[in-house]
Amino acid sequence: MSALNTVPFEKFHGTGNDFVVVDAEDPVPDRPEFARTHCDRDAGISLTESDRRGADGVLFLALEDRYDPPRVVMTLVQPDGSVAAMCGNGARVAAAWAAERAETTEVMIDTPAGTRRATVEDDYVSVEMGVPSFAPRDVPLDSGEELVEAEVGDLTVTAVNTGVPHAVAIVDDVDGVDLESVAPSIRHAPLFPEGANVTIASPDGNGGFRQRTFERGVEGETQSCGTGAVAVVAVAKRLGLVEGDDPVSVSPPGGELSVTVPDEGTALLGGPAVHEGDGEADVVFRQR
Ligand SMILES: N[C@@H](CCC[C@H](N)C(=O)O)C(=O)O
Repeated sequence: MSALNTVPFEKFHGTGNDFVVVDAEDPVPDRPEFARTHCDRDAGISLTESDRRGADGVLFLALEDRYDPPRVVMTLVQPDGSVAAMCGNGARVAAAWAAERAETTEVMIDTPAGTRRATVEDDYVSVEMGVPSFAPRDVPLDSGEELVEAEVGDLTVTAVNTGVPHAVAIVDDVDGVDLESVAPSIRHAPLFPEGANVTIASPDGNGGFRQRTFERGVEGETQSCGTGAVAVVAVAKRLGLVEGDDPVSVSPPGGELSVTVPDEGTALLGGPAVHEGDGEADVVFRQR
């Protein structure tokens, strides 16, 4: 038997990576069930009848505006009910949400992967993403060696952690890859004890990259992945395809991101974060 109640939600997207945002003060007793129900692309949440249903995750956000700059605690619950340590586009959405409430342009985002500083200018949000790591313990890998241009499944991948693990393949043309077919065996490869997001990228001819990502937790391709965009540039630098500290344009299907991976210090991810609308969502809970 189940009973229904509702909580207010806001819908945001960052270059097409879309999220249901719930204020963590509003009680949602079963967050995994809430995410599984409302992120479903066939039967999940929609703002209007004509909208695409569902979302790539639910962001539970707790604003702590007694600090300067204000802090926001971000918890991303994914469509399969799992919690992700980090989400680049989710962090940009969290910053936009918190900045509007706290009437500020700078916020600190507390995530399981660490605290990240963000700046918000109108719809454009930049987030410090930390230092990408290729170390086997950090990715993590079931191996003592870094994984650089290794054959895994049908792709040649390099493994990096940009808050979450990515297996990145640089290919000639991202549109020439059947990602839904090739990604699952890499995403679940025993080499990745916690699984991996599978990101492919190809040079765009102008110094940037086109990107596609099959996301762990969504178990499918998303319109954009911020940690994946940072992973593309980190791997491109590692392979000698990019040099220096300048911003690099990375274009997933949902838009354009700016990524900086300096030789020293934190990576930076910039791009738009858009508030699409508001609604009320059923809180599904079981009664014994
Ligand atoms: N879409 C996100 C990544 C979310 C986490 C990922 N699915 C995982 O489980 O590692 C992004 O923008 O970074």
